[in-house]
Amino acid sequence: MLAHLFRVGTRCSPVLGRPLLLRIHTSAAVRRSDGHHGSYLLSSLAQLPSQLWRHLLRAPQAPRPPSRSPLSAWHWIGGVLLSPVVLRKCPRLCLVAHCEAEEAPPPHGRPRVEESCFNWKLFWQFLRPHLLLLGAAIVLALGAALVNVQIPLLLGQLVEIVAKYTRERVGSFITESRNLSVRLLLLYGVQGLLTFGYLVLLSQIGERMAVDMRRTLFSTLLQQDIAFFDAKKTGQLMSRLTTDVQEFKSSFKLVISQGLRSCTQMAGCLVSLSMLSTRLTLILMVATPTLMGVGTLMGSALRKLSRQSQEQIAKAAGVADEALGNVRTVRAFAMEHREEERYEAELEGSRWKAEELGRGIALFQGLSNIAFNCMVLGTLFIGGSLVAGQQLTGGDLMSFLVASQTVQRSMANLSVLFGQVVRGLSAGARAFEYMTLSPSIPLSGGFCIPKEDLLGAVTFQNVRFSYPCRPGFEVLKDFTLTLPPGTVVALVGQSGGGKTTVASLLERFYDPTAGAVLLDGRDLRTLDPSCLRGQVIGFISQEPVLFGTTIMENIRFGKLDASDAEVYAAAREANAHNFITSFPEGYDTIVGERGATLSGGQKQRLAIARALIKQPRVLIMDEATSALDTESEQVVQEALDRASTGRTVLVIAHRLSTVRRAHHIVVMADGRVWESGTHEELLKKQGLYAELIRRQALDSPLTSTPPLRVRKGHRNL
Ligand SMILES: Nc1ncnc2c1ncn2[C@@H]1O[C@H](COP(=O)(O)OP(=O)(O)OP(=O)(O)O)[C@@H](O)[C@H]1O
Repeated sequence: MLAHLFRVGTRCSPVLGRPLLLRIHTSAAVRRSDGHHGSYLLSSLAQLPSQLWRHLLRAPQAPRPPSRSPLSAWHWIGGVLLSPVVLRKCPRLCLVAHCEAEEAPPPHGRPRVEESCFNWKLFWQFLRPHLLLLGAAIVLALGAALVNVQIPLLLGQLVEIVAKYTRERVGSFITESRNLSVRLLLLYGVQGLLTFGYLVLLSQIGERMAVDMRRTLFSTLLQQDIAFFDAKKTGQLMSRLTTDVQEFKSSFKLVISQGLRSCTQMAGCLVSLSMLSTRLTLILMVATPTLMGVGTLMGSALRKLSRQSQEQIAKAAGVADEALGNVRTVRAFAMEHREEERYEAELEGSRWKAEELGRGIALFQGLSNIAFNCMVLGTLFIGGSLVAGQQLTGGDLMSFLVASQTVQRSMANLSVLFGQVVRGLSAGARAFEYMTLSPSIPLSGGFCIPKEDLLGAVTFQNVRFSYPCRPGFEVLKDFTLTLPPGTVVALVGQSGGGKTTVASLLERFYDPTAGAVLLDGRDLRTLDPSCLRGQVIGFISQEPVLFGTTIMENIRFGKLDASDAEVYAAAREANAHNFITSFPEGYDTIVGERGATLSGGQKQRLAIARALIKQPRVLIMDEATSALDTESEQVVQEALDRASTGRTVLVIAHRLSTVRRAHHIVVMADGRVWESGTHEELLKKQGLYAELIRRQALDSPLTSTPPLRVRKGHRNL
């Protein structure tokens, strides 16, 4: 089989201390209809030194290469010998060698991805439990490859018998060929069994490792600080969990199975070939690289087309994703037709590119077939003349043909494999990257105040805070506030003033940059965060997020071991029991994705029940009713009022009407407490609060008012 491959480009890391955007030439086989691949592994390896030099040249102190000779047989041989060593010692170097520098900006909108190093230590940890299985798989794979080497030789002997019988017509062909045929059949059987065995074992190892990796990565991700999630996109994280682990697993399995088999077969068959005919082997060694060179050029063009085609498909998918994900907005603006047109335009673009790629692949395969057939013909022609000159027997020629095909097939596999190794290392590096991160705020550990001793007094003491992703921007500046146990304290102020940030600090989603947050006089940093969030604090947000499961399970999310009776009690307290029991399925009603089948007020009441079921001592309500209409607001407010009784409550509110009855109203401005008091006291002061009230037609949200003017000077509670 001849080379019919083209390499697919991906991007990789900074190299030699300067950020080069590299394109990894991974290999993807354009398969022939008979399932065989062409190869240009050797071509890639032959380019290894020249590509290395090209990159070294770009580094400031890099010496010049002595010369840049065209591809030679020595390059190929050197490449084959060197590549495993280079790959093992420094995968990144391989990326350099195998990549093409690309300092041009990335394709539109795609950010440059910083790739991390492959973590061999972690890989070893995942592999170690499966070493026994791996050893067995390797032995079976080597066995299958060795059997494969034997087959061409026996086939050659069989052909010899056929030729002899045709020539001399003496003796019985059946008797003479029986033993050989039986041996061949046995070898086929053994080879099939060994292949089955090592593939099953590798599949088990790969799948188990993938499960372990996903479990570890998911668990590590869940433990990360909230600041980590502020900086990362969910899609990126999901892709590490799914695509990267998948890619790594596939590469791993392929490298072991095909790598071992191909290397053994190639080495074995090359020895057989040179024993059969040194002259023919030398001709083969010259012809194959030449054809591979041509294949490389064509593959490069096809690779570019393939990348463009993939980008176009991604663009079309992006349009569909956006339209379907925002279907309500699309419907609300009657933009269905426009979205259809956009999608169609992108689809048309991707069809055009894909067809162009299809034509290219067809041409490539057509030419590969011609080249392959010419090689067979050439071997027969030259081999035939050797047979005529009695330098070779017919059987040897047959053996040579079969063995040379095996060599070519092995080269093709190795070529695919080389690209797969680079891709696998890259994917593995991405999958492993986050596994070594440790959060600055652990999920658990520290003191847990016993429930009976818990008063629920909260103090913010001279707190300063900047979000980790915006270190230069101070959201809270010397913020001091006390929430006495059992009181309702409302936090109001203009949008973006830092109210939600205060709640996040109380939940210990972040730690203050300076100052401290205290619960019953204890610094939150000394308390067990899981105890704090799981038992002490209840949080009700503006947009409750429900899970797409039953109402019962959603409420129980607040306390996993809650009995049914506790769930019903929490639902009653949250004014939710009646609407739940009015559904035919009652508490077993599935609420749909993120609670899509419920109204805003119903979702909010379930969220309240979920927060109340753990009987929290401290309750945070972050604009819990601001997204509701007046009717729903009343029902929810009733529930909130009931839930507030006997608890320390921090209410964050846009609508001032909802906080009038709070024990304290705290007005925030400029990252500090500006003024505080009861509704009446603050009105009397004629300060910011009074101005807010004036500016707000009591039921309209603060966001619709112009920004408040803040006078000089401030006062903390
Ligand atoms: N995760 C975050 N990372 C970086 N900055 C943030 C983050 N969350 C909020 N901010 C910034 O912190 C400031 C305070 O935001 P915060 O949400 O606390 O205000 P708020 O008073 O609750 O606003 P609103 O009333 O509109 O909800 C804003 O300038 C906001 O842009």
